[in-house]
Amino acid sequence: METNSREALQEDYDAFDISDELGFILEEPLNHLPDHYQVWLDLANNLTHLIKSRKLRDLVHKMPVLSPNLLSNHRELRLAHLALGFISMGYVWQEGQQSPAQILPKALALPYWLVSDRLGLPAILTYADSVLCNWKLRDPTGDMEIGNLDLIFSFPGGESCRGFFIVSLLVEMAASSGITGALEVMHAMKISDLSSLQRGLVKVTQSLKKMKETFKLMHNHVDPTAFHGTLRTFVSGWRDNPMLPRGLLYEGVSNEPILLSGGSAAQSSALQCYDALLCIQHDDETGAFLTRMREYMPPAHRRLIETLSVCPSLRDFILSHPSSDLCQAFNSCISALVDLRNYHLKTVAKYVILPGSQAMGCPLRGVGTALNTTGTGGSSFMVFLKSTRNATQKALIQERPSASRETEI
Ligand code: HEM
Repeated sequence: METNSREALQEDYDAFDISDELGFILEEPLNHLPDHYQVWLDLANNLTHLIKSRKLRDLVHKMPVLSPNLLSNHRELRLAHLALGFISMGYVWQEGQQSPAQILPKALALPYWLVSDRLGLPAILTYADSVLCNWKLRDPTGDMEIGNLDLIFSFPGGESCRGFFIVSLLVEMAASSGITGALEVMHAMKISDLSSLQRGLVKVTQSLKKMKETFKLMHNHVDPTAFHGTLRTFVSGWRDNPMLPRGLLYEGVSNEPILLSGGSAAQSSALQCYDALLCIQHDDETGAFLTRMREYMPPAHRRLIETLSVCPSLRDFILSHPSSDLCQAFNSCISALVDLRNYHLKTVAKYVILPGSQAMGCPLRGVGTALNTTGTGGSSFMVFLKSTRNATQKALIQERPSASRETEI
């Protein structure tokens, strides 16, 4: 039995391209590509300097159009997607939010499009790039903790840039045990194994609490002014963005501009997995935005959310086995998720609303104004975030289960 469940979990890890320790994070991401692609890495490795000295666009104009056919495996493709993503964002936003490039030159656009197609990702910098595969250890024998982690590629913003992506990475890592918990719940429900189901739910709750604790690191490592004035610009996309209302033209790919959302942790698969597991019903508009964000996730991760979504309802299962322990374990998950979403809301107010309402002397200033009421993913975000929190709250099971069934576990 024990062996069977371990085997079933391993099959899930393989099918959904996740791991027990790191969840959705790419294990041991590469930071080198075959020599043929050195020009991409040279630009991506020097991006901060090239943006600040305003040389990036000129160098991109001199780039050869390379075929991505020599990229031979998933990790190489992920690094290429990451590098081309950083270069593209730098290219578009080099002159600040007010004068974005309207056209992505063919030497960037065409290989980026082809690499994206092979990965099943859109040709824009996603959360799966900037967070899930943009990390390396300073000391390779040390642990994955804040002081020992570095980014592979950075935008201007110094420690705030590192802090934003690395804290997000650590929050994602804290989610990993909860994802295993979600899989355990899914399997336990199939065979009505109530004690494993309860253990799985406890894992999910503990993981959500750890995510919130880890999230607090943001305040020590990310300065609101640097985040709002600089970093946000470089992760902005070209959909629902008044600075690029028609989108961006990918030269050599399409004759019409293409609309794509910017990077946002709304593209993280973790919370969407918990929503699916815990049967949280988002209202139409919110749900549509979250579903659209799945297009920005690696296809295997998207499949896990879809698999959890079509499972028989955990809520109905618990209501039909009214043990107060099970019900409590379910409600603890919901409360921990409400708590995390509340904490996230407060953090967003500090990093986006407050700096947006103050005049700041940041060199790339002016950039945030059009985005003050929309997130980088382009949603009207405070209404949206309150709606995800309220929908979570509504999923609490109110009924008191009857005492006669409590002995079942
Ligand atoms: C300074 C830090 C952060 C800020 C300012 C921030 C801001 C935002 C904004 C504005 C949105 C609205 C969606 C959009 O339009 O892009 C959003 C959504 C979201 N963010 Fe963050 N975020 C931060 C950190 C994080 C972290 C570390 C996570 C954890 C993985 C996270 C998870 C999410 C999720 C899951 C959503 C979708 C809404 C939901 O499911 O409740 N965010 N964030």
